Amino acid sequence: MSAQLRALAAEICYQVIDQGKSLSDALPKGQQKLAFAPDKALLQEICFGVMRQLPQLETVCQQLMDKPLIKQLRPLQFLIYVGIYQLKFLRIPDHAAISETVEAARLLKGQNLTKLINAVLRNVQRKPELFDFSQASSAVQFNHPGWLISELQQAYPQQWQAVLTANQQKAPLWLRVNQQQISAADYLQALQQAGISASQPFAYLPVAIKLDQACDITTLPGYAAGWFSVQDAAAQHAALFLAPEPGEQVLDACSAPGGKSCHLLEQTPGLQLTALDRDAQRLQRVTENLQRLQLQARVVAADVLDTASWWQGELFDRILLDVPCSATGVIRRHPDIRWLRKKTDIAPLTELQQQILQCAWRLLKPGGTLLYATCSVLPAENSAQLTQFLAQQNDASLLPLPELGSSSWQILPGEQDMDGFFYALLHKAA
Ligand SMILES: C[S@@+](CC[C@H](N)C(=O)[O-])C[C@H]1O[C@@H](n2cnc3c(N)ncnc32)[C@H](O)[C@@H]1O
Repeated sequence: MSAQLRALAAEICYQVIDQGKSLSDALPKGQQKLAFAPDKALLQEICFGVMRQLPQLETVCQQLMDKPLIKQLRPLQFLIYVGIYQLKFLRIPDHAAISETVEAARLLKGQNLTKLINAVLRNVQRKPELFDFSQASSAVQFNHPGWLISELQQAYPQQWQAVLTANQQKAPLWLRVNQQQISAADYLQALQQAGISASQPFAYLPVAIKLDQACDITTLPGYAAGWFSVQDAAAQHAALFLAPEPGEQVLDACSAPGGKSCHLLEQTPGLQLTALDRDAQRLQRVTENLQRLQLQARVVAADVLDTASWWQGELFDRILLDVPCSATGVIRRHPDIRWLRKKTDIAPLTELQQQILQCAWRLLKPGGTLLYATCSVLPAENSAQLTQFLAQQNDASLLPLPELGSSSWQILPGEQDMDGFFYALLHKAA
């Protein structure tokens, strides 16, 4: 079983790094092959860990192997990373980590490589100096791609190291209490009674609860009854900032999987919400979330830019634009993003974001407000988008963000234990 777990971890890491699959897709498929919850958790821990330490694992291997394994042997190269990761970062006895990894090589048709793998792992065990990266490039020291480090250095000369360090941390589990079902105070009490310690760190986000320890959310009180959702505190600011009134027509133009749509409906019953997304499969999650939380919205599968296909001609009072982005603010939750995202992705993304912003603006009532949001830390997707938009749109102006007062907010990962996010609230002249 343990050898199978290591073989699965190697295959998943190979699929992500060499084949460009997302860990959110590949990992659950691997976990389904394991029967027990602790094994599923260990598989996640190993895959997340390899993503977080990849350049250092590669550097160690370069010192111990003549050349990396290639072509059909690539999964076995990842198996070696899996083995090294366990030896260095997990509390698994060395002999078990080594023997199970060597055994996993057989499962991956690497019978001929068991000696090599054994030798590499024993060297790692014997030579702690292999993990001295003080003379290595910053890509290796910080375990991020060089292009992203350069972008962060330019954008945040004082904070780039803190951002990279925060990206290596495990993210806390934040819940959003469904105030239509239960009050946050009662839910905190229910958690306490279940022996789960949690807190409410933000006075102005009364439904945001942070758990002291991660856990299987399906075991928390009221999961099936829709008492709560999992949502980072940064994302929970969207409903606070957009602040719609009951009866208003609201568009969530990029809504899937529905976290912010559901929050808006929980916060303001009687909202006329259109939850749109161009990805019909992801949109299914919006429908499921609405059902579980007992909320209602008009759910539409369409490209927001193709207004002829979905817009009924009525202007919206408020619009939420949680646009597709690089997701560079949520690397601590999705450690594979740093490897999947390429520098060349950014320009097409910013072009799409600007198009969505321009298009949605035409659907907004005069006097209405639009909240622009990303989970990116790159200025090109955030402040620079607004500068470009405001320069062209003379009926647009920035509004102070409720509770904060500033005209936009770049949250950096780890700040008050939140994900990296960006918000700006735009007003359309009446
Ligand atoms: C950041 S995610 C939205 C997350 C969502 N707001 C939530 O809180 O759960 C961005 C979404 O934009 C959608 N999207 C991208 N381009 C789009 C377009 N042209 N029209 C509509 N949706 C689009 C993607 O399918 C993706 O689901």
